[in-house]
Amino acid sequence: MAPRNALILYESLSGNTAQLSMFIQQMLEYDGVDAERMPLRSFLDLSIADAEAMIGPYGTILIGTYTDDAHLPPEPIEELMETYAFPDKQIAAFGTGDTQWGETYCLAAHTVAKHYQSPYPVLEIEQMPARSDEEKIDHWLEAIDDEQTHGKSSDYGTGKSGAVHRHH
Ligand SMILES: Cc1cc2nc3c(=O)[nH]c(=O)nc-3n(C[C@H](O)[C@H](O)[C@H](O)COP(=O)(O)O)c2cc1C
Repeated sequence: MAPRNALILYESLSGNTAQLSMFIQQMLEYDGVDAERMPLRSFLDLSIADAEAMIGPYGTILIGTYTDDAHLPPEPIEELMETYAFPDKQIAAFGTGDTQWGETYCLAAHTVAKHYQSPYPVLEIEQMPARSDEEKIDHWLEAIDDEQTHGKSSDYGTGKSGAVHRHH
Protein backbone atom coordinates (compact mmCIF):
# COMPACT_ATOMS: atom_id res chain seq x y z
CA MET A 1 0.00 0.00 0.00
CA ALA A 2 0.89 3.55 -0.52
CA PRO A 3 4.05 5.41 -1.42
CA ARG A 4 7.38 4.33 0.05
CA ASN A 5 7.74 7.60 1.88
CA ALA A 6 5.90 10.89 1.83
CA LEU A 7 6.06 14.50 2.87
CA ILE A 8 2.64 15.87 3.77
CA LEU A 9 2.15 19.62 3.36
CA TYR A 10 -1.19 21.08 4.38
CA GLU A 11 -2.99 24.39 4.62
CA SER A 12 -5.81 24.58 7.15
CA LEU A 13 -7.74 27.43 8.75
CA SER A 14 -10.27 25.79 11.05
CA GLY A 15 -8.49 22.47 11.52
CA ASN A 16 -10.30 20.07 9.17
CA THR A 17 -7.48 19.72 6.68
CA ALA A 18 -4.93 19.56 9.51
CA GLN A 19 -6.91 16.68 11.01
CA LEU A 20 -7.07 14.94 7.64
CA SER A 21 -3.31 15.32 7.19
CA MET A 22 -2.85 13.74 10.62
CA PHE A 23 -5.04 10.77 9.66
CA ILE A 24 -3.04 10.32 6.46
CA GLN A 25 0.24 10.42 8.37
CA GLN A 26 -1.00 7.95 10.98
CA MET A 27 -2.25 5.53 8.33
CA LEU A 28 1.03 5.69 6.45
CA GLU A 29 3.06 5.20 9.61
CA TYR A 30 0.84 2.31 10.65
CA ASP A 31 1.93 0.64 7.43
CA GLY A 32 5.57 1.38 8.13
CA VAL A 33 5.82 4.23 5.65
CA ASP A 34 8.09 7.13 6.59
CA ALA A 35 5.72 10.10 6.58
CA GLU A 36 6.54 13.62 7.69
CA ARG A 37 3.90 16.32 8.10
CA MET A 38 4.34 20.06 8.01
CA PRO A 39 2.02 23.06 7.85
CA LEU A 40 2.46 24.67 4.45
CA ARG A 41 3.19 28.06 5.98
CA SER A 42 6.15 26.59 7.89
CA PHE A 43 7.44 25.01 4.71
CA LEU A 44 7.16 28.31 2.85
CA ASP A 45 9.13 30.04 5.62
CA LEU A 46 12.14 27.85 4.86
CA SER A 47 14.87 29.10 2.56
CA ILE A 48 14.80 27.43 -0.86
CA ALA A 49 17.96 25.52 0.13
CA ASP A 50 16.41 24.27 3.38
CA ALA A 51 13.18 23.40 1.61
CA GLU A 52 15.04 21.41 -1.01
CA ALA A 53 16.96 19.58 1.71
CA MET A 54 13.65 18.85 3.39
CA ILE A 55 11.93 17.40 0.33
CA GLY A 56 15.07 15.62 -0.88
CA PRO A 57 14.47 12.24 0.77
CA TYR A 58 10.81 12.04 -0.25
CA GLY A 59 9.57 10.58 -3.51
CA THR A 60 6.00 11.62 -2.89
CA ILE A 61 4.56 14.90 -1.72
CA LEU A 62 0.96 14.96 -0.55
CA ILE A 63 -0.55 18.45 -0.63
CA GLY A 64 -3.72 19.25 1.30
CA THR A 65 -5.95 22.31 1.25
CA TYR A 66 -9.38 23.64 2.08
CA THR A 67 -11.32 25.69 -0.50
CA ASP A 68 -12.02 29.29 0.38
CA ASP A 69 -14.83 31.71 -0.35
CA ALA A 70 -13.43 32.80 -3.69
CA HIS A 71 -13.35 29.11 -4.65
CA LEU A 72 -9.65 29.61 -5.22
CA PRO A 73 -6.69 27.95 -3.54
CA PRO A 74 -5.68 29.74 -0.33
CA GLU A 75 -2.82 32.19 -0.75
CA PRO A 76 -0.09 29.86 0.65
CA ILE A 77 -1.14 27.22 -1.88
CA GLU A 78 -0.80 29.80 -4.67
CA GLU A 79 2.64 30.68 -3.34
CA LEU A 80 3.67 27.03 -3.24
CA MET A 81 2.59 26.51 -6.85
CA GLU A 82 4.42 29.64 -7.98
CA THR A 83 7.59 28.79 -6.09
CA TYR A 84 8.04 25.03 -6.27
CA ALA A 85 7.82 22.89 -9.38
CA PHE A 86 8.73 19.64 -7.58
CA PRO A 87 10.30 18.01 -10.62
CA ASP A 88 10.86 14.25 -10.13
CA LYS A 89 8.36 14.08 -7.27
CA GLN A 90 5.04 12.33 -7.31
CA ILE A 91 2.37 14.77 -6.25
CA ALA A 92 -1.07 13.87 -4.95
CA ALA A 93 -3.66 16.31 -3.64
CA PHE A 94 -6.18 16.02 -0.85
CA GLY A 95 -8.77 18.45 0.41
CA THR A 96 -11.60 19.07 2.78
CA GLY A 97 -14.64 20.99 1.66
CA ASP A 98 -18.36 21.34 1.94
CA THR A 99 -20.61 19.64 -0.61
CA GLN A 100 -23.11 22.48 -0.15
CA TRP A 101 -20.84 24.50 -2.42
CA GLY A 102 -21.78 22.16 -5.24
CA GLU A 103 -19.49 22.46 -8.25
CA THR A 104 -16.71 24.08 -6.26
CA TYR A 105 -16.56 21.20 -3.75
CA CYS A 106 -12.87 20.75 -2.89
CA LEU A 107 -11.98 22.79 -5.95
CA ALA A 108 -8.69 24.06 -4.51
CA ALA A 109 -7.38 20.49 -4.13
CA HIS A 110 -8.29 19.83 -7.77
CA THR A 111 -6.47 23.01 -8.78
CA VAL A 112 -3.35 21.73 -7.03
CA ALA A 113 -3.62 18.34 -8.75
CA LYS A 114 -4.06 20.00 -12.13
CA HIS A 115 -1.19 22.42 -11.59
CA TYR A 116 1.21 19.61 -10.76
CA GLN A 117 -0.25 17.34 -13.45
CA SER A 118 -0.90 14.74 -10.79
CA PRO A 119 -1.93 11.39 -12.28
CA TYR A 120 -3.59 10.40 -9.00
CA PRO A 121 -7.14 10.82 -7.80
CA VAL A 122 -7.91 13.76 -5.53
CA LEU A 123 -8.99 12.79 -2.02
CA GLU A 124 -12.11 14.79 -1.08
CA ILE A 125 -13.37 14.74 2.51
CA GLU A 126 -16.47 16.52 3.77
CA GLN A 127 -15.49 18.90 6.58
CA MET A 128 -13.88 17.25 9.62
CA PRO A 129 -12.64 13.76 8.75
CA ALA A 130 -14.01 10.90 10.82
CA ARG A 131 -12.88 7.36 11.49
CA SER A 132 -15.48 6.29 8.93
CA ASP A 133 -13.41 8.06 6.25
CA GLU A 134 -10.47 5.71 6.83
CA GLU A 135 -11.49 3.31 4.06
CA LYS A 136 -11.71 6.16 1.57
CA ILE A 137 -8.31 7.49 2.66
CA ASP A 138 -6.87 3.99 2.43
CA HIS A 139 -8.14 3.56 -1.14
CA TRP A 140 -6.62 6.89 -2.09
CA LEU A 141 -3.24 5.87 -0.70
CA GLU A 142 -3.49 2.54 -2.48
CA ALA A 143 -4.23 4.31 -5.76
CA ILE A 144 -0.98 6.23 -5.42
CA ASP A 145 0.81 2.93 -4.93
CA ASP A 146 -0.99 1.31 -7.88
CA GLU A 147 0.10 4.06 -10.22
CA GLN A 148 3.69 3.57 -9.06
CA THR A 149 3.50 -0.17 -9.53
CA HIS A 150 2.18 0.18 -13.05
CA GLY A 151 4.68 2.82 -13.94
CA LYS A 152 2.08 5.42 -14.86
CA SER A 153 3.91 7.97 -12.79
CA SER A 154 6.46 8.13 -15.59
CA ASP A 155 3.75 9.98 -17.52
CA TYR A 156 4.02 12.75 -14.96
CA GLY A 157 4.62 15.96 -16.81
CA THR A 158 5.25 14.28 -20.15
CA GLY A 159 5.13 16.75 -22.96
CA LYS A 160 4.05 19.50 -20.65
CA SER A 161 7.34 20.55 -19.18
CA GLY A 162 6.86 24.00 -20.63
CA ALA A 163 3.96 24.46 -18.26
CA VAL A 164 6.09 23.69 -15.23
CA HIS A 165 7.66 26.76 -13.73
CA ARG A 166 10.91 26.37 -11.92
CA HIS A 167 11.91 29.10 -9.56
CA HIS A 168 15.16 28.65 -7.71
C1 LIG B 1 -16.64 31.49 3.25
C2 LIG B 1 -16.42 30.03 2.96
C3 LIG B 1 -16.39 29.60 1.65
C4 LIG B 1 -16.23 28.24 1.33
N1 LIG B 1 -16.21 27.82 0.02
C5 LIG B 1 -16.08 26.50 -0.26
C6 LIG B 1 -16.09 26.02 -1.60
O1 LIG B 1 -16.20 26.76 -2.57
N2 LIG B 1 -15.96 24.68 -1.80
C7 LIG B 1 -15.82 23.80 -0.77
O2 LIG B 1 -15.72 22.61 -1.01
N3 LIG B 1 -15.81 24.23 0.51
C8 LIG B 1 -15.94 25.55 0.79
N4 LIG B 1 -15.91 25.97 2.09
C9 LIG B 1 -15.79 24.98 3.15
C10 LIG B 1 -14.36 24.77 3.63
O3 LIG B 1 -13.48 24.53 2.57
C11 LIG B 1 -14.37 23.57 4.57
O4 LIG B 1 -15.09 23.92 5.74
C12 LIG B 1 -12.99 23.08 4.94
O5 LIG B 1 -13.10 21.82 5.55
C13 LIG B 1 -12.23 24.01 5.85
O6 LIG B 1 -10.95 23.47 6.06
P1 LIG B 1 -10.01 23.83 7.28
O7 LIG B 1 -10.76 23.47 8.56
O8 LIG B 1 -8.81 22.99 7.09
O9 LIG B 1 -9.73 25.30 7.22
C14 LIG B 1 -16.08 27.32 2.39
C15 LIG B 1 -16.09 27.77 3.72
C16 LIG B 1 -16.25 29.10 4.01
C17 LIG B 1 -16.26 29.54 5.45
